[in-house]
Amino acid sequence: MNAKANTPLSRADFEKALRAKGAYYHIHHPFHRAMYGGECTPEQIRGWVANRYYYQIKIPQKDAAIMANCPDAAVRRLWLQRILDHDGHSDDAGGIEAWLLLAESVGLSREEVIDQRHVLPGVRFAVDAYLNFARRASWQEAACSSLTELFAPEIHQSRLDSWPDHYPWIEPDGYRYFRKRLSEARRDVEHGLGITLDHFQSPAQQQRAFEILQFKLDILWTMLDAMSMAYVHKTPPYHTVTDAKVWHRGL
Ligand SMILES: O=C(O)c1cc(C(=O)O)c2c(n1)C(=O)C(=O)c1cc(C(=O)O)[nH]c1-2
Repeated sequence: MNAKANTPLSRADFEKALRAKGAYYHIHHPFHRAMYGGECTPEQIRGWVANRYYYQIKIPQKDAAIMANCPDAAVRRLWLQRILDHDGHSDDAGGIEAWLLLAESVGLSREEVIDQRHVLPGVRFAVDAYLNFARRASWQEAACSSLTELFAPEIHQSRLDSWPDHYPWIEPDGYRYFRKRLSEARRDVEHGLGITLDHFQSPAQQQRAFEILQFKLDILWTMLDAMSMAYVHKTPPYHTVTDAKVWHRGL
């Protein structure tokens, strides 16, 4: 992990150092800790689900941007599966639909989620930063930014393990999304990790990969900071002037 060193990390040590970034995963954010610790109010759970919807709908656009920048048909062929997972195909309704089921299971209407009225500006800006990075970076760098998925199965499992006990008011149908992602994330990350280990070879490139992964960790953490301001500290944007959700809904 030392940029000044002139010998690159071995493939195994590089992978180990990427995995060590899990120390900064949003699983450690106080908002998440409260969620799987059973300390969240229904309003806080609903706020999280409604805001995370914006991440869900931008993921396939992000993956399409990566494919648009990638000249390698073999990579595109595998990457395409991510879009199908979220948007659905044939009789699989897809991850976005599963997320809407989760929304309904926690007591939100489809309409209020789809029209994005709850999406806080800070969440929107963080998610947009991810999409914009994927648009302008090389496809290998954008693939590297998806590597937070190394840590995602644990967070989905933690919800499956804790939410039904803590929040019996949530309809069990809602958990389908988290179950679905357990296997999908493991498969995706194998591909993304292979691309990263192949591409980032020099010490400077490896340092760049750590920075890209940290950028993505920052996005996930920042989303939860914005949600904490709104739903924990009760200080959403403009709270000093109005209780109305006057913020924009996307341009
Ligand atoms: O619930 C979560 O904490 C979480 C985190 C992440 C992640 O680490 O980026 C993803 C997901 N979920 C997820 O469901 C998902 O489909 C997904 C795709 C990606 C990506 O970067 O391409 N991350 C994630």
